[in-house]
Amino acid sequence: MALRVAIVGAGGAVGSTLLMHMLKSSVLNPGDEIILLGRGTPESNGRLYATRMDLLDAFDEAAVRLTICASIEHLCTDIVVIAAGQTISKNRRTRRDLAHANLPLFERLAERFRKSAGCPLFLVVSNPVELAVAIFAAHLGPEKVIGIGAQQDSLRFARAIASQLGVHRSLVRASVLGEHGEAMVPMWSSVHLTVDDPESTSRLDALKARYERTNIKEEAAMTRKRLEELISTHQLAEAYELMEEIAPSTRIMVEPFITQSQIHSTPNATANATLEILSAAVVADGRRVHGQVQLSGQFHDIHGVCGIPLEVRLNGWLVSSQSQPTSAEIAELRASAGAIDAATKEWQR
Ligand SMILES: NC(=O)c1ccc[n+]([C@@H]2O[C@H](COP(=O)([O-])OP(=O)(O)OC[C@H]3O[C@@H](n4cnc5c(N)ncnc54)[C@H](O)[C@@H]3O)[C@@H](O)[C@H]2O)c1
Repeated sequence: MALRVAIVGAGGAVGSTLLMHMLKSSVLNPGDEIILLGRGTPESNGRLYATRMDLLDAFDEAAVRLTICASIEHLCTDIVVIAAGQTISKNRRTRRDLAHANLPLFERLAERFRKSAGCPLFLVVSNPVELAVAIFAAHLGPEKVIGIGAQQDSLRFARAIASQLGVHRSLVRASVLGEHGEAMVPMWSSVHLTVDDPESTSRLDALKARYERTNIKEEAAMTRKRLEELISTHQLAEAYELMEEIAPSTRIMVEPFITQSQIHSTPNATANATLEILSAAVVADGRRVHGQVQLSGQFHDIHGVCGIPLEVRLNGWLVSSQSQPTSAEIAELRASAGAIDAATKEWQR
């Protein structure tokens, strides 16, 4: 049967980049369909029609149907990607600012999807991702809702480690769980190589020994001060070079700060992380991905929204069995889930 994927916010930076990544990937087959949704205004629809034509000109050989849908209520689809909403900007600097801007949109979308046909899998890009997951899970069922932040952070962590080892990311697996924010938990216990190469393995062991016990918050605070100076004097190359001198676990917290100072989004990295989860759901081969989900005790007795390792299918997520966190990491994850719970409750008051 043909696969149907809807993208809400298809005209935005992440939504439109995801369209391109999907059409260039092998995850969709001829006859599959991508449905573009925007705000429903004439301006937004105009942008979607133009985006569609540009994509058809580029990727018509993929033979994937591109359609535009004005009404969520009539949508019948296997996967919905939520990439609509405000993003971090000069006027919205914190996750709290973003929460206040996007809460009404999340509630409206969740309510409208609840009334729509079918029971798709929801992949949530919009931030704060934990707030969106809490709202969507309450309306649409916890097993059907996955936030993509943890996958993006895990890919960043793997790349930061790969960069220090002098190898490509394809050789490194790593998980970042908990919050897609300050309370993220980089899981050193999860870091391993996909090749049996004694030299790289001994370099990874040395890296772990050097950085495993780094106080990320302290190092991040010190690095941010230095970055502010470098960014304010337009020394961007030096700012990115500084990333090689700090722990990979700190790097993933501070590097986005440099990127966001120059471009308003991270469309390619985010589209790639989303596509990885989407592909895992379609292929359904038990591969490990990561996502923020609403838990009721399935992972180390954590309750509430938290980033965890997942196996994903079109009919929902399961906890991945490919993860053995240490007791210290489990304690950190519980603290992260507590911080997420406190923040999401406060934002909804
Ligand atoms: N997980 C991540 O790492 C990550 C990375 C980048 C962006 N994001 C989040 O994804 C979302 C989109 O980011 P972007 O960079 O594509 O932003 P963008 O500003 O380029 O696009 C936002 C899209 O949302 C639509 N939109 C905004 N308000 C809307 C509303 N009230 N109703 C319907 N549609 C609305 C806009 O029309 C636009 O198409 C943001 O919430 C952002 O914070 C997450």
